[in-house]
Amino acid sequence: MNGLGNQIIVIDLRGTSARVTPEAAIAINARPETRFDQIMAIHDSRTPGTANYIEILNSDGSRAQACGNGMRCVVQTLSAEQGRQRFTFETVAGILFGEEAADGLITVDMGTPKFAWYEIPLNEEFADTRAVELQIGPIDAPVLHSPSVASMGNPHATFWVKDDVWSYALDRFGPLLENHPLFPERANISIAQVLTPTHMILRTWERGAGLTEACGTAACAALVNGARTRRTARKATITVPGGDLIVEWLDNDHVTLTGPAQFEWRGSVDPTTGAWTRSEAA
Ligand SMILES: N[C@@H](CCC[C@H](N)C(=O)O)C(=O)O
Repeated sequence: MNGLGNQIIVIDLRGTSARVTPEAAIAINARPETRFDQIMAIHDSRTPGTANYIEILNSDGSRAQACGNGMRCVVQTLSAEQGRQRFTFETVAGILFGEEAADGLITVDMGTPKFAWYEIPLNEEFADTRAVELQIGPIDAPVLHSPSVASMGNPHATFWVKDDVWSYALDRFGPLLENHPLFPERANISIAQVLTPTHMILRTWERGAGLTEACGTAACAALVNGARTRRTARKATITVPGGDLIVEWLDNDHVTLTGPAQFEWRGSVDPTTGAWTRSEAA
Protein backbone atom coordinates (compact mmCIF):
# COMPACT_ATOMS: atom_id res chain seq x y z
CA MET A 1 0.00 0.00 0.00
CA ASN A 2 1.01 3.61 0.11
CA GLY A 3 -0.02 6.65 2.09
CA LEU A 4 0.67 9.60 -0.24
CA GLY A 5 3.65 7.71 -1.64
CA ASN A 6 4.97 6.63 1.78
CA GLN A 7 5.57 2.96 0.89
CA ILE A 8 3.84 0.73 3.41
CA ILE A 9 3.62 -3.05 3.71
CA VAL A 10 0.73 -4.20 5.89
CA ILE A 11 1.37 -7.71 7.23
CA ASP A 12 -1.49 -9.64 8.80
CA LEU A 13 -0.21 -11.69 11.75
CA ARG A 14 -3.55 -12.07 13.53
CA GLY A 15 -4.06 -15.52 15.02
CA THR A 16 -0.32 -16.22 15.19
CA SER A 17 2.40 -15.46 17.73
CA ALA A 18 4.87 -14.59 14.94
CA ARG A 19 6.58 -11.21 14.78
CA VAL A 20 8.29 -9.62 11.79
CA THR A 21 12.02 -9.93 12.42
CA PRO A 22 14.49 -7.13 11.60
CA GLU A 23 16.20 -9.61 9.24
CA ALA A 24 12.93 -10.16 7.35
CA ALA A 25 12.38 -6.40 7.05
CA ILE A 26 15.88 -5.89 5.65
CA ALA A 27 15.46 -8.82 3.21
CA ILE A 28 12.08 -7.53 1.98
CA ASN A 29 13.52 -4.04 1.47
CA ALA A 30 16.48 -5.44 -0.47
CA ARG A 31 14.17 -6.52 -3.32
CA PRO A 32 13.26 -3.62 -5.68
CA GLU A 33 9.62 -4.80 -5.99
CA THR A 34 9.11 -4.65 -2.23
CA ARG A 35 11.23 -1.65 -1.26
CA PHE A 36 9.27 0.05 1.51
CA ASP A 37 9.43 2.75 4.16
CA GLN A 38 7.51 0.97 6.95
CA ILE A 39 5.97 -2.40 7.72
CA MET A 40 2.76 -2.28 9.75
CA ALA A 41 2.24 -5.70 11.37
CA ILE A 42 -1.33 -6.32 12.53
CA HIS A 43 -1.46 -8.51 15.66
CA ASP A 44 -4.28 -9.73 17.86
CA SER A 45 -5.42 -7.24 20.46
CA ARG A 46 -3.50 -7.20 23.75
CA THR A 47 -5.79 -4.73 25.52
CA PRO A 48 -9.58 -4.79 25.93
CA GLY A 49 -11.26 -2.06 23.90
CA THR A 50 -8.66 -2.11 21.12
CA ALA A 51 -9.13 -3.88 17.78
CA ASN A 52 -5.49 -4.83 17.25
CA TYR A 53 -1.92 -4.32 18.37
CA ILE A 54 0.17 -2.76 15.59
CA GLU A 55 3.92 -3.19 15.42
CA ILE A 56 5.92 -0.86 13.13
CA LEU A 57 9.29 -1.55 11.50
CA ASN A 58 11.42 0.77 9.40
CA SER A 59 13.19 -0.46 6.27
CA ASP A 60 16.52 -0.71 8.15
CA GLY A 61 14.88 -3.28 10.46
CA SER A 62 14.54 -0.90 13.44
CA ARG A 63 11.23 -0.64 15.27
CA ALA A 64 9.32 2.67 15.28
CA GLN A 65 6.81 3.88 17.86
CA ALA A 66 4.46 5.64 15.43
CA CYS A 67 3.64 5.94 11.73
CA GLY A 68 0.76 8.15 10.63
CA ASN A 69 0.62 7.19 6.95
CA GLY A 70 0.92 3.51 7.85
CA MET A 71 -1.96 3.76 10.32
CA ARG A 72 -4.19 5.05 7.52
CA CYS A 73 -3.24 2.02 5.43
CA VAL A 74 -4.14 -0.28 8.34
CA VAL A 75 -7.52 1.45 8.76
CA GLN A 76 -8.27 1.07 5.05
CA THR A 77 -7.29 -2.61 5.05
CA LEU A 78 -9.49 -3.47 8.03
CA SER A 79 -12.33 -1.26 6.89
CA ALA A 80 -12.41 -3.05 3.48
CA GLU A 81 -12.35 -6.41 5.28
CA GLN A 82 -14.87 -5.71 8.02
CA GLY A 83 -17.15 -3.07 6.51
CA ARG A 84 -16.82 -0.79 9.52
CA GLN A 85 -15.13 2.56 9.57
CA ARG A 86 -13.87 3.20 13.13
CA PHE A 87 -11.00 1.45 14.86
CA THR A 88 -9.05 1.73 18.09
CA PHE A 89 -5.50 0.39 17.98
CA GLU A 90 -2.66 -0.09 20.39
CA THR A 91 0.96 0.66 19.43
CA VAL A 92 4.08 0.82 21.56
CA ALA A 93 3.40 4.59 21.82
CA GLY A 94 -0.16 4.11 23.17
CA ILE A 95 -3.76 3.98 21.97
CA LEU A 96 -4.67 5.49 18.58
CA PHE A 97 -8.01 5.97 16.83
CA GLY A 98 -8.64 5.81 13.10
CA GLU A 99 -11.71 6.48 10.97
CA GLU A 100 -12.47 6.24 7.25
CA ALA A 101 -14.87 8.88 5.90
CA ALA A 102 -17.39 8.42 3.08
CA ASP A 103 -15.02 10.18 0.64
CA GLY A 104 -12.33 7.56 1.38
CA LEU A 105 -10.06 9.93 3.30
CA ILE A 106 -8.85 8.54 6.60
CA THR A 107 -8.28 10.46 9.81
CA VAL A 108 -6.07 9.10 12.54
CA ASP A 109 -5.93 10.56 16.04
CA MET A 110 -2.18 10.43 16.65
CA GLY A 111 -2.39 11.24 20.37
CA THR A 112 -0.74 14.15 22.14
CA PRO A 113 2.64 15.74 21.31
CA LYS A 114 5.42 15.85 23.90
CA PHE A 115 7.87 18.75 24.13
CA ALA A 116 10.07 18.15 27.19
CA TRP A 117 13.70 17.44 26.24
CA TYR A 118 13.71 14.08 28.05
CA GLU A 119 10.45 12.99 26.37
CA ILE A 120 11.71 13.49 22.80
CA PRO A 121 14.39 12.40 23.91
CA LEU A 122 17.43 14.71 23.69
CA ASN A 123 20.83 14.02 25.21
CA GLU A 124 21.04 17.53 26.62
CA GLU A 125 18.72 19.55 28.82
CA PHE A 126 16.82 22.35 27.03
CA ALA A 127 14.25 24.39 28.95
CA ASP A 128 12.63 25.47 25.67
CA THR A 129 12.47 23.01 22.76
CA ARG A 130 10.91 25.49 20.32
CA ALA A 131 14.46 26.23 19.09
CA VAL A 132 17.35 24.04 20.21
CA GLU A 133 21.04 24.53 19.57
CA LEU A 134 21.80 22.36 16.58
CA GLN A 135 23.18 23.39 13.23
CA ILE A 136 24.73 22.00 10.10
CA GLY A 137 27.11 23.68 7.67
CA PRO A 138 29.83 26.27 8.36
CA ILE A 139 29.79 27.42 11.99
CA ASP A 140 29.41 31.11 11.08
CA ALA A 141 26.95 30.51 8.20
CA PRO A 142 24.92 27.38 8.99
CA VAL A 143 22.77 25.89 6.24
CA LEU A 144 20.16 24.65 8.72
CA HIS A 145 19.93 25.62 12.38
CA SER A 146 17.80 25.95 15.53
CA PRO A 147 15.12 23.30 14.87
CA SER A 148 11.97 22.93 16.91
CA VAL A 149 11.83 19.42 18.35
CA ALA A 150 8.87 17.30 19.45
CA SER A 151 7.77 13.74 20.02
CA MET A 152 4.68 12.36 18.31
CA GLY A 153 5.48 9.04 19.98
CA ASN A 154 8.64 9.18 17.84
CA PRO A 155 11.34 11.89 17.77
CA HIS A 156 11.17 14.75 15.27
CA ALA A 157 13.22 17.86 14.49
CA THR A 158 11.65 20.57 12.29
CA PHE A 159 14.12 22.97 10.63
CA TRP A 160 12.45 26.20 9.45
CA VAL A 161 13.56 27.68 6.13
CA LYS A 162 12.44 30.76 4.21
CA ASP A 163 13.25 29.52 0.72
CA ASP A 164 12.42 26.44 -1.36
CA VAL A 165 12.71 23.19 0.64
CA TRP A 166 14.02 21.51 -2.54
CA SER A 167 17.11 23.74 -2.54
CA TYR A 168 18.49 21.83 0.49
CA ALA A 169 20.53 18.63 0.15
CA LEU A 170 18.40 16.66 2.60
CA ASP A 171 19.87 13.41 1.29
CA ARG A 172 23.28 14.63 2.57
CA PHE A 173 22.24 16.42 5.78
CA GLY A 174 19.50 13.95 6.74
CA PRO A 175 21.71 11.04 7.80
CA LEU A 176 24.09 13.34 9.71
CA LEU A 177 21.25 14.95 11.65
CA GLU A 178 19.33 11.68 12.17
CA ASN A 179 22.41 10.27 13.90
CA HIS A 180 23.52 13.45 15.70
CA PRO A 181 24.62 12.84 19.32
CA LEU A 182 21.82 15.18 20.49
CA PHE A 183 19.34 12.41 19.64
CA PRO A 184 20.02 9.25 21.69
CA GLU A 185 17.27 7.36 19.80
CA ARG A 186 18.07 9.07 16.47
CA ALA A 187 15.41 11.36 14.96
CA ASN A 188 13.23 12.08 11.95
CA ILE A 189 14.52 15.25 10.27
CA SER A 190 12.26 17.68 8.39
CA ILE A 191 12.68 20.94 6.50
CA ALA A 192 9.62 23.21 6.60
CA GLN A 193 8.71 26.30 4.63
CA VAL A 194 5.64 28.10 5.97
CA LEU A 195 3.77 29.75 3.06
CA THR A 196 0.80 31.00 5.08
CA PRO A 197 -0.43 30.19 8.62
CA THR A 198 -2.55 27.40 7.09
CA HIS A 199 -0.14 26.02 4.50
CA MET A 200 3.34 24.56 4.86
CA ILE A 201 5.69 22.68 2.52
CA LEU A 202 7.57 19.82 4.19
CA ARG A 203 10.30 17.36 3.24
CA THR A 204 11.43 14.62 5.59
CA TRP A 205 14.41 12.38 6.05
CA GLU A 206 12.96 9.50 8.07
CA ARG A 207 14.83 7.75 10.83
CA GLY A 208 15.50 4.22 9.65
CA ALA A 209 14.05 4.77 6.17
CA GLY A 210 15.69 7.83 4.56
CA LEU A 211 14.03 10.26 2.13
CA THR A 212 10.30 9.61 1.81
CA GLU A 213 7.42 10.95 -0.25
CA ALA A 214 5.46 11.55 2.95
CA CYS A 215 5.84 11.22 6.70
CA GLY A 216 2.64 11.59 8.70
CA THR A 217 4.16 12.00 12.14
CA ALA A 218 6.62 14.57 10.72
CA ALA A 219 3.64 16.54 9.38
CA CYS A 220 2.03 16.37 12.85
CA ALA A 221 5.28 17.45 14.54
CA ALA A 222 5.75 20.31 12.05
CA LEU A 223 2.21 21.57 12.68
CA VAL A 224 2.49 21.56 16.48
CA ASN A 225 5.96 23.11 16.26
CA GLY A 226 4.58 25.71 13.84
CA ALA A 227 1.66 26.55 16.11
CA ARG A 228 3.72 26.82 19.28
CA THR A 229 6.24 29.12 17.57
CA ARG A 230 3.37 31.24 16.18
CA ARG A 231 4.31 30.39 12.60
CA THR A 232 1.06 28.58 11.83
CA ALA A 233 -2.52 28.16 12.97
CA ARG A 234 -3.54 24.95 14.79
CA LYS A 235 -4.90 23.48 11.57
CA ALA A 236 -3.01 23.49 8.26
CA THR A 237 -2.45 21.76 4.97
CA ILE A 238 0.97 20.20 4.92
CA THR A 239 2.22 19.65 1.37
CA VAL A 240 4.73 16.80 1.25
CA PRO A 241 6.34 15.43 -1.95
CA GLY A 242 3.51 12.88 -2.31
CA GLY A 243 0.63 15.36 -1.89
CA ASP A 244 -1.40 17.08 0.81
CA LEU A 245 -2.07 16.08 4.41
CA ILE A 246 -4.38 17.94 6.77
CA VAL A 247 -3.17 18.20 10.35
CA GLU A 248 -5.12 19.67 13.26
CA TRP A 249 -4.03 20.21 16.87
CA LEU A 250 -7.29 19.98 18.75
CA ASP A 251 -8.20 21.84 21.94
CA ASN A 252 -7.96 18.53 23.85
CA ASP A 253 -4.24 18.47 22.83
CA HIS A 254 -4.70 15.50 20.45
CA VAL A 255 -3.34 15.80 16.91
CA THR A 256 -5.32 14.45 13.96
CA LEU A 257 -3.87 13.53 10.59
CA THR A 258 -6.08 13.22 7.50
CA GLY A 259 -5.12 11.88 4.10
CA PRO A 260 -5.57 9.03 1.62
CA ALA A 261 -4.38 5.42 1.59
CA GLN A 262 -4.00 3.29 -1.52
CA PHE A 263 -3.93 -0.48 -2.03
CA GLU A 264 -1.31 -1.67 -4.56
CA TRP A 265 -1.00 -5.45 -4.49
CA ARG A 266 -1.22 -8.45 -2.20
CA GLY A 267 0.98 -11.47 -1.50
CA SER A 268 2.26 -13.79 1.19
CA VAL A 269 5.37 -13.24 3.27
CA ASP A 270 7.35 -15.26 5.79
CA PRO A 271 7.76 -12.89 8.77
CA THR A 272 10.97 -14.62 9.88
CA THR A 273 12.91 -14.70 6.61
CA GLY A 274 11.11 -12.13 4.49
CA ALA A 275 10.63 -14.61 1.60
CA TRP A 276 7.49 -13.57 -0.32
CA THR A 277 5.24 -14.39 -3.25
CA ARG A 278 2.84 -12.09 -5.07
CA SER A 279 -0.76 -13.18 -5.52
CA GLU A 280 -3.14 -10.36 -6.38
CA ALA A 281 -2.85 -7.06 -8.24
CA ALA A 282 -4.82 -3.95 -7.36
N1 LIG B 1 6.37 7.27 7.80
C1 LIG B 1 5.99 7.48 9.11
C2 LIG B 1 6.98 7.55 10.21
C3 LIG B 1 7.66 6.22 10.40
C4 LIG B 1 8.52 6.05 11.59
C5 LIG B 1 9.80 6.82 11.57
N2 LIG B 1 10.66 6.53 10.47
C6 LIG B 1 10.52 6.59 12.90
O1 LIG B 1 11.43 5.76 12.99
O2 LIG B 1 10.14 7.27 13.85
C7 LIG B 1 4.78 8.33 9.29
O3 LIG B 1 3.99 8.40 8.33
O4 LIG B 1 4.54 8.85 10.37
